[in-house]
Amino acid sequence: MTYTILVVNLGGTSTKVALYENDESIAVETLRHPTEIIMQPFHEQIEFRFKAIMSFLEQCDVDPQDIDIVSARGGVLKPIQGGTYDISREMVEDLRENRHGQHASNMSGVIADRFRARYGCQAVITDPVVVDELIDEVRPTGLRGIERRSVFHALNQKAVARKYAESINKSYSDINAIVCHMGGGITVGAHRHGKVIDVNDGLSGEGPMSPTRTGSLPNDRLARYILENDMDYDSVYDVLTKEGGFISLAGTQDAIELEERALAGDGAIEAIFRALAAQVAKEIGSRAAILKGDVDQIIFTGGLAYSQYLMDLIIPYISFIAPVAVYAGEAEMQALAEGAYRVLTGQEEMKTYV
Ligand SMILES: Nc1ncnc2c1ncn2[C@@H]1O[C@H](COP(=O)(O)OP(=O)(O)O)[C@@H](O)[C@H]1O
Ligand SMILES: CCCC(=O)OP(=O)(O)O
Repeated sequence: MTYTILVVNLGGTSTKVALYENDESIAVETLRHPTEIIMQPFHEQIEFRFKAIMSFLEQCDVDPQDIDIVSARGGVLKPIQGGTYDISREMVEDLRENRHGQHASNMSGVIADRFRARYGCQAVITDPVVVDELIDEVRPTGLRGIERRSVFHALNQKAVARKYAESINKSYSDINAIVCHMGGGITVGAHRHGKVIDVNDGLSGEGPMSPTRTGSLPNDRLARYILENDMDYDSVYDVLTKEGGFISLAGTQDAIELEERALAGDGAIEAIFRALAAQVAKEIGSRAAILKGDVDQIIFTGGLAYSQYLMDLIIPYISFIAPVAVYAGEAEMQALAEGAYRVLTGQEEMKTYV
């Protein structure tokens, strides 16, 4: 039996959509959205992104009724184990209401649910951004009532770590790796024998700046900034997660354009890339410490890893820790298709989100 799988992966800056027959890709497209679109509230972006997915199907000459399952990137939910989950009513409500945090990936599950309602297929998510395998000692902060969370590019970090392990004929659970995903947000995970034991929370202003995120800020300066600008929670969240980093410093998240400007001699943009490289390197050093220096490989991935200019700025800081591999872009679409295929074929049990 051949299953037709529609994969939808909404990121901070892009909508990635693909069609699979079983676990074989037959068409894939990445739509990169202009800054004015990604700055809109998520509920206002859904229609635009849904239409983009429908026109992809039209271009592929595929009748939506022929889709067996939509496999969506999981969003900010309750902390859960990795795996493939049915998109339950409770999950859709958590995602639509942004109950556990806001991120573009929340829209993937909502769109998959809408597609299921219209065309009567199944709908699942795999390895959402809230996969939580943190060790106890990295959870506390120095303030009672505030604990750290695990919110990161779980799907892609695990997919590329597995890919690397396979390339050296090992299994993911045999290796220790630091995986640095550089997309709209940047997260750096310490992978110890198949578990991500520490990672910066990509939505809490932890870690390096990124195309759309501020990264860590001095706490007292942030408190003053909020008070001086009379900001409510949602505005602060937007500044930290959608309007920070390249957008705040250079007015766009488009790293291709910014790299061209830096290479053409724009000193201000060059300085931003240098600062980003130093911040990414410091985050990697922190993960090396939590792995007690036992690091087999550092792996870079995400859209920004295509930038040789940025990689050349980062690598000299961190090459003393371990060898470096670069898997630019992402392996998320394949990982999402495989997650759906495994449950369709009974190789893995579908999990239930409650
Ligand atoms: N070829 C490239 N060179 C440099 N930067 C790139 C390239 N392709 C994409 N990017 C940048 O990568 C970032 C998006 O990465 P991606 O992993 O697609 O993010 P997301 O899934 O979070 O939307 C954007 O800032 C984009 O400009
Ligand atoms: C929420 C962590 C994942 C993340 O930051 O994704 P994007 O880079 O797609 O925004």
